[in-house]
Amino acid sequence: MNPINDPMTWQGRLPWPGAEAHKHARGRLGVVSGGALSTGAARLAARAGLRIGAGLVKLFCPPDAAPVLAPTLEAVMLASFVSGDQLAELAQPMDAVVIGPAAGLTDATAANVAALARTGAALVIDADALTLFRDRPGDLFACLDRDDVLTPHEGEFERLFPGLLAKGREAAAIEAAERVGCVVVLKGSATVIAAPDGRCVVNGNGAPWLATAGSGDVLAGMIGGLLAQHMDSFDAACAAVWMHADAAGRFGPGLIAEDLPGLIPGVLAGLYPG
Ligand SMILES: NC(=O)C1=CN([C@@H]2O[C@H](COP(=O)(O)OP(=O)(O)OC[C@H]3O[C@@H](n4cnc5c(N)ncnc54)[C@H](O)[C@@H]3O)[C@@H](O)[C@H]2O)[C@@H](O)CC1
Ligand SMILES: Nc1ncnc2c1ncn2[C@@H]1O[C@H](COP(=O)(O)OP(=O)(O)O)[C@@H](O)[C@H]1O
Repeated sequence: MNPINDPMTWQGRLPWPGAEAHKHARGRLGVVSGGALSTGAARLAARAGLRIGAGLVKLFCPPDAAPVLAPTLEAVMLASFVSGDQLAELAQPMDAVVIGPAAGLTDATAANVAALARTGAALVIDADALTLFRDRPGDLFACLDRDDVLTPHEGEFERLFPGLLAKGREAAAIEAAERVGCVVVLKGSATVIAAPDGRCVVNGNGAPWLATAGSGDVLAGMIGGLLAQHMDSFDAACAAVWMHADAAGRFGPGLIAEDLPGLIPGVLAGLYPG
């Protein structure tokens, strides 16, 4: 049995802006959007990344999505790309990038993952960017570094690691993290967070109100926002999972994913030592 995800273990390493902070120094997060009909998931992730403290958040989208996204954005910035190489160029200054939410199960998404892996950014790989590798998981694993984070729900986990869940969720997440060499967040009512060095915790404050479309996209943005602020990837995953559940618990019945980013300031206030 692994320990419960206890805020005491990561609270002291949460990133807070110092007096000399500026937006670039606080951390820059990129989020890759899907096409014109699939922009909402990336917007949820981007907003969550900004709320959790990334100083600057930029959405990267295919050209057809730009006229859809532009009128919906205020603080979140926007740039369009036509190829993996161009995405990598745009992502070069980013500290972290989220890819997967409604990205599309396409060769272009696979090329975008590979291109992002060539940048120095820490990656959060979620949703479609996991599922699309179901027949060739090795191609995804070859792209990963120790500071990256995979965020599968059980369905996505089974697609990448067929049969492994039979060992139990905790053992499966630990073995997956060892195999791929990065942090694995196996989502569910008791989310398991595992690192390649064997660290593993089980989240204990899960709230069933999170069983709503898009809540995982918000979590990906929260992890990305903490990675952008250079929090250690395992700590970032543990902190984001706990804060995401705490936010949902504060709201309770009727929660939809759109509500979650606006709840983050209250969660942060409860953790702020100042
Ligand atoms: N606001 C938005 O635009 C949203 C877009 N989304 C995107 O919509 C696309 C399709 O999402 P889907 O939800 O269909 O894809 P999923 O891969 O989540 O679901 C496909 C199938 O996987 C299985 N599955 C799902 N969750 C599971 C779980 N927790 N445990 C076990 N099996 C599970 C189910 O059989 C389900 O039919 C993705 O690109 C996703 O990122 C979603 O993230 C929801 C919100
Ligand atoms: N019954 C539950 N109790 C607690 N948390 C849950 C429950 N169901 C889902 N969640 C959480 O909600 C999120 C759902 O993410 P995901 O399945 O990727 O949805 P989406 O793709 O719609 O964003 C995860 O963080 C998961 O841990």
